[in-house]
Amino acid sequence: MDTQLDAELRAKILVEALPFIQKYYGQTVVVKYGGNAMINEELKDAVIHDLVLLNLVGVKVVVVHGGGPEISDMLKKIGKESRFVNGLRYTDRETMDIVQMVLCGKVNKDLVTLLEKAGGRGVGLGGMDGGMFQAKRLTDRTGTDYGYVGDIVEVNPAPVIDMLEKGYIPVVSTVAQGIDDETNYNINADTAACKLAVALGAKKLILLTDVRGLMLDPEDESTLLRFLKVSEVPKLMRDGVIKGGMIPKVDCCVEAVRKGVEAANIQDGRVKHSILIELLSKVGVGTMFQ
Ligand SMILES: Nc1ncnc2c1ncn2[C@@H]1O[C@H](COP(=O)(O)OP(=O)(O)O)[C@@H](O)[C@H]1O
Ligand SMILES: CC(=O)N[C@@H](CCC(=O)OP(=O)(O)O)C(=O)O
Repeated sequence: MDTQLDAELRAKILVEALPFIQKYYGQTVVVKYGGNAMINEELKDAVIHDLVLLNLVGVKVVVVHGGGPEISDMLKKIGKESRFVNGLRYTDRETMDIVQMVLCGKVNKDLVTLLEKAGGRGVGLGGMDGGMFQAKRLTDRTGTDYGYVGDIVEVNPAPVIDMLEKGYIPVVSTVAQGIDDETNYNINADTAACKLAVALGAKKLILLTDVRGLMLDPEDESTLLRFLKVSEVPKLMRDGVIKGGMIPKVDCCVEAVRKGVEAANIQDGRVKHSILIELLSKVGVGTMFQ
């Protein structure tokens, strides 16, 4: 890591940042950290340091993590291919066990360790802890079977609030307690981040991904949409601009804003310190929904 560059960037941000620190001081910011944005170790280090810095200046930071690629790797090791239905992992019982092991056991604890090593105070929570996420089996109008994929019916943010009040950075895995079955359920991390942001009354939701944001043409970065009113989204959906993995992300941002989160961002986790740049500078990155 180029520590000199990092130090200069941090110093510059801190000089410009005062009004932004005041804006977010004591406020909750939920960051969804997706598996694809975790792959590069240097970028991961930058994300971790951004989270610690925000916590130090008094922002209540909550991390909701994914880990889709790690789950797929582990399934491959036991000879199982991953299958996705409408962007969601088809989750049979054996897959559910692997999802829980990888998300709650591996990815969550690795992130907590990194936060601690960077001088922060991280604490890992599974969505089942303290009944944080309660879910029933997901069903949709078409009757599609997703296996043990859950539909969150209730969020209890109390365990997260308790940890925030004690100064910790809560790191949340997206496994939910089942209300209608003996099993836990697998929840898409974007969806879980949105529900938690709403329940916490967060000021901002940031979805870190591996594209620059929402683009009119996904092949052309110059067509990035910087700001979008949620009322403009239905037309973009109808016109087919928003496709594939972007659909659940945009839906999450729209739901979060409609339910009281001041702004939601889809932004590039490949841009070093993109969280700090978005929150604490005039520049901003990605697509902001308001
Ligand atoms: N209008 C669009 N702008 C940007 N990306 C888009 C758009 N429509 C579809 N996409 C696709 O959505 C993908 C992001 O979703 P996904 O791969 O599920 O992200 P993650 O793994 O971070 O959850 C992009 O890689 C891109 O291929
Ligand atoms: C139901 C469902 O699809 N769950 C996801 C949970 C992890 C996730 O969302 O991870 P990313 O954000 O890294 O994609 C999965 O099993 O892959």
